[in-house]
Amino acid sequence: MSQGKIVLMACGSFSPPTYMHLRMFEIAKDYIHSLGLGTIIGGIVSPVHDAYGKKDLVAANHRISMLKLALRSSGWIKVSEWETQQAGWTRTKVSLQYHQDTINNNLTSNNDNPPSWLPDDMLNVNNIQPRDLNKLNERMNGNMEDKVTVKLLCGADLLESFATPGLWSEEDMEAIVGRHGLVVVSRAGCDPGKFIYESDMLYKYRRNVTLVTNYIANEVSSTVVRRLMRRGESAKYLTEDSVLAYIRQNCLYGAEPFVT
Ligand SMILES: Nc1ncnc2c1ncn2[C@@H]1O[C@H](COP(=O)(O)OP(=O)(O)OP(=O)(O)O)[C@@H](O)[C@H]1O
Ligand SMILES: O=C(O)c1ccc[n+]([C@@H]2O[C@H](COP(=O)([O-])O)[C@@H](O)[C@H]2O)c1
Repeated sequence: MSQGKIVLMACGSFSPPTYMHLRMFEIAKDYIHSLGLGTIIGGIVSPVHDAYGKKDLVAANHRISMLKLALRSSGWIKVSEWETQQAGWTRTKVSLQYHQDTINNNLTSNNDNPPSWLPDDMLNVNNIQPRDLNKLNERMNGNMEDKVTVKLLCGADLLESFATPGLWSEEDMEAIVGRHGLVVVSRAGCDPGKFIYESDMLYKYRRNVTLVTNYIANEVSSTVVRRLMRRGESAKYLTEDSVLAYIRQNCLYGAEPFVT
């Protein structure tokens, strides 16, 4: 797979975001940079459309607000509202392609209104240095060697959901792994190496799958945060305080509002 510019994109419910959703980006970025597997120029969190209909999926406006609160301290990860603004659920292959095309088109055009989810490195096309102009011109003439690849960043459980009958289409899985690539962070109870070995398709494209071990393993999940909030127990340090305050203020997941 290319060792060029990479944007990591995580898809999911994020209902609510936990600190692990964001740790995943940091762990993956460090691993890729330390092995010289490419240059991470940005991260995108793409919450799923309400029509996905998963249990406890609160409205997208709440999930987006919580993600923005959770990401306030990040200089490189942005929330993309694009999936939530479509007429219905968007398959991940389509979302990856949309984000990749928009980033690369933005690189080759003087776009005055870039989408807010665009990584910061992509926003300064108008301020491009003269020494970079040749490269830009080459790209506009079809030389896309400097093209950005948007890779799917996920936990090992999402990779293993590839085997859930009827969930993903064969063609989509092959396009995601073959054209974009996966960055998979380890998760308790999953064995992504074995999973790849046992799938002919994943084995064929194994060079496009980066397995990242999270040595500070934990089982923080949205389910855990929802359960604690519902029971009126503390979820402090599992996600940002501002996210927990937002959940209480909006009485999400059965949480009680602040008692004054
Ligand atoms: N503790 C974790 N370790 C590794 N990856 C994780 C972890 N928690 C979430 N992820 C990953 O984050 C992405 C978004 O997942 P999702 O929104 O389903 O989170 P979740 O916490 O697993 O949610 P839920 O508990 O509602 O199923 C997925 O790729 C998932 O694998
Ligand atoms: O594209 C597909 O075929 C596809 C099939 C199943 C799940 N997904 C995506 O995977 C994510 C699953 O999120 P979650 O919270 O159920 O782990 C969500 O973003 C879905 O859009 C995508």
